[in-house]
Amino acid sequence: MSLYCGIACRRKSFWCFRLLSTYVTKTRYLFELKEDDDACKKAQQTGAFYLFHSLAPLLQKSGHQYQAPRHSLLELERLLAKFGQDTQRIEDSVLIGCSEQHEARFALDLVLNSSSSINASLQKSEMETELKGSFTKLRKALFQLNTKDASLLTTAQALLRWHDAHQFCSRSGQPTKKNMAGSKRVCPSNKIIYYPQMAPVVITLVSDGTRCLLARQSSFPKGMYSALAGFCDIGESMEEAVRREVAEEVGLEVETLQYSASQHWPFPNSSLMIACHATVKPGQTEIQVNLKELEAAGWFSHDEVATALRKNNPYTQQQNGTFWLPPKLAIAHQLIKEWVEKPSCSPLPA
Ligand SMILES: NC(=O)c1ccc[n+]([C@@H]2O[C@H](COP(=O)([O-])OP(=O)(O)OC[C@H]3O[C@@H](n4cnc5c(N)ncnc54)[C@H](O)[C@@H]3O)[C@@H](O)[C@H]2O)c1
Ligand SMILES: [Mg+2]
Repeated sequence: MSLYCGIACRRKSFWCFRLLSTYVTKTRYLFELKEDDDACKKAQQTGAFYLFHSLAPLLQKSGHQYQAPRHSLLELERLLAKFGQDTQRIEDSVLIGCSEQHEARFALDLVLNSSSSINASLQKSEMETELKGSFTKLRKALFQLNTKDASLLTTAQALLRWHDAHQFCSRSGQPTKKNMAGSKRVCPSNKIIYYPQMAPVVITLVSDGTRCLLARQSSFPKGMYSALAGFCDIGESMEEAVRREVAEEVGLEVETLQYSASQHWPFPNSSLMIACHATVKPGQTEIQVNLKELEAAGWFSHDEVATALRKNNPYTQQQNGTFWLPPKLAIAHQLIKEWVEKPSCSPLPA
């Protein structure tokens, strides 16, 4: 779908009108809202708000699925009045996206940053009754949300958490001020701008040509195995981080690697997961598990992994004692699925 936007661009001394796609006009609109506080405030009037309580999103359950309800500005003003909060609190909301019709989406945490002296634990159940839903831990609900809601809510949680943790300037110690969209905070005394951050993490599925290497940390749910993951050190390229993490965690040397995809991951803080396939030399496959990092690691055959993928239901497999894999929404799952479907892809030398 595309629209004539009436945006004229000047190219080599003559004007031409470009046909802008829906995606481009939406992206330009979001850019404007991040840059212009007045435009963002105006967008709140026709926008929709997702609500959180101490970083847990408001959800409604229908069968095995969760849905995230949205509220108009008018409804939100009524709710805030009912909860004894100032409507000024709406300025604490963060912009998290917009629909194709340019209806902006915002998220507001009803408790974080709240200056009103409310008793949060007392209010929570009252709020839930009024809102006909429950504030549910995102980790618990993530895999039972549709992809769009999951993406909006993980962005919202990450942004709300970042604002909560960056209330003060690390140079002057003064309170920082959020812009209307929540895309940055500024220190009024020295004008330092703080932007929300993500930590880059590499996640690598290592193969020896016929088998793939899966590992588990003691903090994983019982029986779950995944690809190797690790935070990038400062100054490292993605390739260097993959080689170091594989050497550190299982004592193997990566021979080739191939980028696959990336994903924003909100737990426990915001990470940008960069997913790759890697190979080791066929003769050099003896694993030496670093027990400070991992509980166990091992080579798994194509058949074993394909079977686990087919029956990947964490709830039944946890009980049966068989190993199981991360759920579909996790990029680790996508990597493992790619390898099962095409185990002999030919990566580049690392
Ligand atoms: N989406 C997915 O499919 C998926 C799969 C596996 C792991 N993950 C995520 O990847 C992340 C990294 O994996 P890991 O725990 O194996 O990493 P890791 O192997 O680097 O080990 C974690 C340790 O690294 C250190 N560290 C260095 N920089 C850090 C930083 N910026 N933040 C926190 N700790 C830092 C800490 O000492 C920490 O204990 C985890 O947060 C996990 O949630 C996501
Ligand atoms: Mg790790």
